[in-house]
Amino acid sequence: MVQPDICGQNARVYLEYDRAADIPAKEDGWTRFVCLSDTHSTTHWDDGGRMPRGDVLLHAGDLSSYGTVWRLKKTIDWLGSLEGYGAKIIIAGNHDLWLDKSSEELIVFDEVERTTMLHACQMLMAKSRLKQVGSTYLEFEETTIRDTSRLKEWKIFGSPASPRHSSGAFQYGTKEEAKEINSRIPTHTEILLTHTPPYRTLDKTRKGKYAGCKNLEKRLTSGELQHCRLHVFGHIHEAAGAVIVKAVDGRSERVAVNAAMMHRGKPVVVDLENFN
Ligand SMILES: Nc1nc2c(ncn2[C@@H]2O[C@H](COP(=O)(O)O)[C@@H](O)[C@H]2O)c(=O)[nH]1
Ligand SMILES: [Mn+2]
Ligand SMILES: [Mn+2]
Repeated sequence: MVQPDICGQNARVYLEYDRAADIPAKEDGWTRFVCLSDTHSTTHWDDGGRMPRGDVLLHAGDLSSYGTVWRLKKTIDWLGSLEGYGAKIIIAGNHDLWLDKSSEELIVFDEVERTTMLHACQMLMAKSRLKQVGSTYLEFEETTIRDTSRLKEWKIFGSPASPRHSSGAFQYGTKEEAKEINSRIPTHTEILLTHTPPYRTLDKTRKGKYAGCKNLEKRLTSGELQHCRLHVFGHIHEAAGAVIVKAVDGRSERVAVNAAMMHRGKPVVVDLENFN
């Protein structure tokens, strides 16, 4: 059995393990989150049962590469096929073009193709269809889930947005846009799922640039999101990992996870003790 790589006041994080079975079972009164991101239409991650199971599977976007509907379908079908999770919560990222209905990039397609593809995407992501395979897609919205004991209810918010970097879906270019987008995160959020990292947390590119969102960082450190105990993101593949971030007053802390699979190759497992 492996030991947690990081321990917080009420959190345990598993990063380094060879086999899913090496991670000890979660304790009673805790919720296990299995975090992944940036799978980009690749679906081999669970071959041989390598992915740990848990109460909640969280996917922080870049579900597909190049955003075509068939590539998106590959990921949605794969996630749907995974068993052993009480809930699966997913968001989009900048690659998931056809999920961003208002993207200016869709204008290059002619009207018939655009309408056909948007309809196919709508069918693929229909809430009722996803519900049948235990998945919930969040696009600037929240949901609640319960751990397997059903005693604790977690409030989860998901945002696919990221700062503009070349072209892509759900990107914002100005400080004002960033502020408006991040203001949509409710103050009672306990689990936050965003595609972008916050500025200076697991967001350093291989060229040494901190590419995370400055406004998101400001919102998180302002104290307004003091109930947030887990923040899962991806996007900057090479910065994958996890850290514990303490509030300035030292009274609360959150686990920050960059769950980019393209870099780590396995999910980050986070156990949180249940309390309200
Ligand atoms: N300097 C920046 N590099 C960025 C930014 N966003 C992404 N990236 C780099 O691209 C890869 C892949 O990202 P993806 O969204 O195309 O999958 C990422 O790992 C970074 O190296 C950015 O805003 N600034
Ligand atoms: Mn990516
Ligand atoms: Mn991305």
